[in-house]
Amino acid sequence: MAAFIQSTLEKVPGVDPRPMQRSQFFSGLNEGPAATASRIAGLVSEKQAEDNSPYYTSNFGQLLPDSGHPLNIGGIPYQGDALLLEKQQAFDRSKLQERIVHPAGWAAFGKFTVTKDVSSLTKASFLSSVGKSTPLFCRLSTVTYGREYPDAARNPRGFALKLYTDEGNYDMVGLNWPVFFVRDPFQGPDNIRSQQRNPQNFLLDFNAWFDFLANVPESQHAGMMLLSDHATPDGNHFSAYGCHTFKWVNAEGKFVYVKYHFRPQHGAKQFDFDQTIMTQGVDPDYSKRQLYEKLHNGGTYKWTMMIQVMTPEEATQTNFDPFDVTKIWPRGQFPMQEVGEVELNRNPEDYHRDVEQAAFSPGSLVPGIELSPDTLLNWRAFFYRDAQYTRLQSANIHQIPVNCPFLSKFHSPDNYWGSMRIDGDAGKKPTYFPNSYQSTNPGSRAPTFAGKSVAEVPHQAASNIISRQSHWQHEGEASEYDQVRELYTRVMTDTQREHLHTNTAKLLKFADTIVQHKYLVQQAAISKDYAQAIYDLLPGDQQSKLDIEAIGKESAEAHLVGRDLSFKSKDGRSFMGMPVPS
Ligand code: HEM
Repeated sequence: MAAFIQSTLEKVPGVDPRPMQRSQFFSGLNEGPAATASRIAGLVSEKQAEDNSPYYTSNFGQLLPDSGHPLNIGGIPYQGDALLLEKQQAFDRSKLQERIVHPAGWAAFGKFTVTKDVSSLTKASFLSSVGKSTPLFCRLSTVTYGREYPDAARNPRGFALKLYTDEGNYDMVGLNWPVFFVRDPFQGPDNIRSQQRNPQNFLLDFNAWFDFLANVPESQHAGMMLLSDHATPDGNHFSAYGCHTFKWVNAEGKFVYVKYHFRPQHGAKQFDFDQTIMTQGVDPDYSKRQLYEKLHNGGTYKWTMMIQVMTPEEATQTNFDPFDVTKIWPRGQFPMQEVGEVELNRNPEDYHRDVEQAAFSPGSLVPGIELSPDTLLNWRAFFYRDAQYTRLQSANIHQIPVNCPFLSKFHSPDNYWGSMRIDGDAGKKPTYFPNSYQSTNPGSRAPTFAGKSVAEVPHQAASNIISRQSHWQHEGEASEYDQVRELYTRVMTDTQREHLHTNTAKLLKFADTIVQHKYLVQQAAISKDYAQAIYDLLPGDQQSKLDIEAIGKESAEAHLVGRDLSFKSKDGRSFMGMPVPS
C-alpha cells in the first residue's frame, strides 16, 4: 500500500520527495495506529518514527514561513493569520481531561510469559502453553490525588495490564492490595469522593476519609491497608492483585473461580510515614522516575503471576463470601499456583499518546476468562468505557495505538462512524444483521459470527427475581471483621502494627470528635487493643472528648452501622455461581 502511494506521489510534479511518504495516515509522525502499536510494544524493532520533513507545516500541510512573526498590522496580530490561530487552538486543547480516579499514572510496555501449564483451567489462547509470550502494556497509578500530585503519596496503587492477545485485548485492572473498600456499586462513587478533595474548599479532607470508613463496616480491611505502610510503597516495589474473583473456563466448558496475585521479583518495599513525606517533597515524580530510569538503563521490572483456584462446589462451602471483593481467600485453604511472568521492559515513547490515552476496562475479556457473580466486578465491566468515551471524547478509542488490538487474528467490528473515526471504517461491508452476504464462504464480502465456542459459559444466579435485595453473606454480621482481625492480630508484625497506629493517629487528629468516635468503634470491633492504641496516640485535648469505654461497648454492634436489614437476604449468602445442570 505504502509503495503504491509512493509511486503515485512520485508521478505528481512537485510532490514531497521523501521516500515512503505516508502522510495519508494523517498521524503526526506519518504512521498508522497498528504500526505504532507493533513498534512501541516491541514487536518490530524499528526505531521510533522520526519527523524527517525538511520544513515545518501546519496540520493541513501548509508550509510555515517562520516561527517568530505573526501576520500583523503595525505590530498588532492580524486575525486572518490562520497558521497562528491553528497553533494557539492546538495548544489550548492539548490537555486531556484527567481520569476521575487514577489520574496520576506512569507506564511501560513489556510481555507476559506463561511459566506453568494452566491449559486445563482455561482455554484463553495467551495461556495455552508454557513459554507462550504476549506483548502487554501496564499502567501504574495513585488513585484519588490529581495528575500532578506527588506519586509517593499515601494511596492505593493501580496496577492495570493490557495484554495484546491473538483473541483481542485482555485487560486486568487491579490494585496493590487484595481487597476493595466497598462491594456495592452504589457506594463506589461515595468511597472515592470521601478520599478526594473537599468540593467546597478543595482541601484534602481527612475528616471525610475517616467518616466513610466509620460508617461502612466492610471497608475496614481496605481501610487498614490505606493506613498501614502498604499504602506508601517504595515506588514500584509492591505486590499487585486482581482483587475480584474471576471465572476461568476450559475447552470442555468447565469452569473454576480464580483470584490473581502478582509478586514483585524485585521485592516489596515500603516507606514509613516520615520517609513518605520526605520523598514527596524531594521528588514528586519518585515512582515515575524509578520506573523510567530502570527501563531507560536497560533494566526490567518483573512480577510473578500466581492464582488461587476454587471450584463452584467449593464456593458453596466457604465460611466467607468468595464473591465479596472486601474479602480475601485464605491461602491455607486455597493455595497459590504459579501461572506466568509479567515483565516491563520498554518506556512509552510519548506520554500523552501512550499513557494518557490508554483505556483499560474490566469488561475487556477474551474467551476462557469471564466475570464471576461479583456485583461490583460486573458493574465495573460496564461503566469504564463510559468514563473513557467522555474522557477521550470519542467512542473510537480502539484506534489509539496503545488501545489498538493489533495482534487480534480477527478484526471486523460492526460499529462505524462517530467522532474521530480515522480508519477505513465500514466501507462496503454490510453493517446490519442478518444480511444476504453474511456467510463463511471465502467469496463473501461480510464476516460471520464465531458462535458457541466463544460464548460465555452459563452459570446460575441466586434467583430470577428483580429487586434491591442484598446477597452479601456478611452484611449486618459480626463475621464482617473476621479476616481483618486475623490480619491485625496474627499476620502483621509488631512494627507493622506500630506504624499502623502512628499513621492512623497522625491523620485521625484532623477528624471531628463524632467521626473519631465512630471510627474507633469500627476498629474496636476488630480489636479493642487496636482502638486503644490509636486513642493513646491522639492529642490529649482530643482524648478527653472521647469515651474509650463507651467505644468498646458500642463495638459489639459495629457491624450494624449503616445497615438497613430489611434488604438483607434471608438465606445469608445466595449470590452463587454454580454451573447450570445439564
Ligand atoms: C467501586 C467502585 C469503583 C469505581 C466507581 C471506579 C471508577 C473508576 C474510573 C471512573 C476509572 C477511570 C477510567 C478511565 O477514565 O480510564 C477507574 C480507573 C481505574 N480503576 Fe476503578 N473504580 C472502582 C473500583 C475499582 C476496583 C475495585 C479496582 C481494582 C480492583 C479498580 C482499579 C482501577 C484502576 C487500576 C484504574 C486505572 C486504570 C488506568 O491505569 O487507566 N477500580 N476506576
